[in-house]
Parts: sequence; C-alpha cells; structure tokens
Amino acid sequence: MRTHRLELLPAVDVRAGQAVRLVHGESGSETSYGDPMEAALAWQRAGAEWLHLVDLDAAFGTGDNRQQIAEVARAMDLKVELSGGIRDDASLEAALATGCARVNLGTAALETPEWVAKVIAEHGDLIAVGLDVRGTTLRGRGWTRDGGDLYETLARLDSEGCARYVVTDIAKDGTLQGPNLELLRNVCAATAKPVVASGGVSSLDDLRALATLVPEGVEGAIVGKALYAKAFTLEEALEAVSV
Ligand SMILES: O=C(O)c1ccccc1NCC(=O)[C@H](O)[C@H](O)COP(=O)(O)O
Repeated sequence: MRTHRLELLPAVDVRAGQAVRLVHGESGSETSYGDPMEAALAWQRAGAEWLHLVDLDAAFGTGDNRQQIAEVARAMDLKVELSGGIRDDASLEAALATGCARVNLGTAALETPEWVAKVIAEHGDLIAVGLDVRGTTLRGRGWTRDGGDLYETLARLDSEGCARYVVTDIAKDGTLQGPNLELLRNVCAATAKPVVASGGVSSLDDLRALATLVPEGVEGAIVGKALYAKAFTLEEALEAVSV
C-alpha cells in the first residue's frame, strides 16, 4: 500500500506575458492560454497544493517575465515551485524573494556546478534541480544545448546533497503521449532523493500509473497541457491520486 499521496503540480509556463504550452519545449511551438494569473488562480481554486511556475523567456534567454511571475507567486496561498532562468545569485535572490516554496535550477546545474553546490549547501530543501533529458543526455539553455550525462550529473548532485529532482523527458513534454515511466523508474533506482515527474501526462490513468511509483521515489507530477486541453479537471486529477 502507498504511504504518500502523489503530489500534483499544475503548470503555468509564461512566455511574453501569456500562459502557454510548448511541444517538446520548442520555442515557437506555443499555444496560448491567456493570463497566467487567471490560470494560477483557477488551479488554486480547484484545490492545488502546488503550482509549477515557469519563466520560459528567462529559460530561452529571450527576456523575462520576472515581475509578472513574482506577482503571481505572491498572490498564491499554495506552494509555488519557480523555474526558468535561475542561474546566478541575482536571479536566485529574486526568485526566493517571491516567497516561493522552492526553485528549480536547470542550466546552472550543467554550466556552473560550483555555484549550484554552494546554493544547495546554503538553501537545502529550497533548491530542486531539473534534469531535462533527451534519452539520457541532459539539455540546458531552455533545452536547446546538450549538457552531459544524466546519471553522472545525478551522482554528482546527490553527493552535494541536492534535495530533489524534477525529471522531464523532453520527447514527451507537451505531447499528451504519457509520461516516461521507465526513465522515472531508472532515476528513482539511481537516487534516494524524491523525484518530481514532468512531461507528457495525458489522462487520469497516467496519473494513477505515476502514483504506483510513489514507493520507488516519485513524489509528485507536473501537469500542463492535459489540464489546458481539458483532458480532465484538476479536481478529477486530485481525486484520482488520493489514497
Ligand atoms: O521548466 C523549464 O525551465 C523549461 C524550460 C524550457 C522549456 C520548458 C520548460 N518547462 C516546461 C514545463 O515545466 C512543463 O510545464 C511541464 O513539463 C508540463 O508538461 P506537459 O504536462 O507535457 O504539458
């Protein structure tokens, strides 16, 4: 029997001031879903405990939505995970100043490992690392550049005390093709730290399948496109994973 409920993190990805979803995280593949604040408030009203809030422009290096993201984060009563372009002291301080519950570092873990080791040591549980992969190759800079081997990087981050990992199969992201359960199982087997699954959720059965991985280490699931495409409601999703 499962001891923990799978946490759900509805996603609000922001590009040029709009809530969007991309396919495979590719710039230019956006579908727009309107005002990020309205989307976030809707997930909160529906009972979300977490919000996964992404600054895509900061991730791609095409500007940022920092002020708008901060306004959304500050308006929330739920816990916020902030992602996208957090790569140095200034962007980390700005992210933490929103009162978010944690930040998700991606590119920095690949390009400035010493800085990431330092902030893991300073901030502990406030820091998660996003392991965004094609196959077992990590991708940084808005998923546009190769950044090394998944399992080597995971071992390094584990040795530095990283608290948790957000694992995305880029081939699945935004496609409604189901999560990569094999990848998640393999990552869970390689680390004792909790794993948040991201990318590809298409149905309540996908969420139930992810919930079966809770004993192996999957702590939560980020859900984007499926909610915006109304494949199911957040209320139905929360009910599906309740134990
Ligand atoms: O999180 C990032 O930093 C990021 C950077 C570049 C492209 C995409 C990025 N995130 C995308 C997400 O976190 C999605 O919201 C999430 O994977 C949901 O995917 P899906 O349920 O398949 O829509």
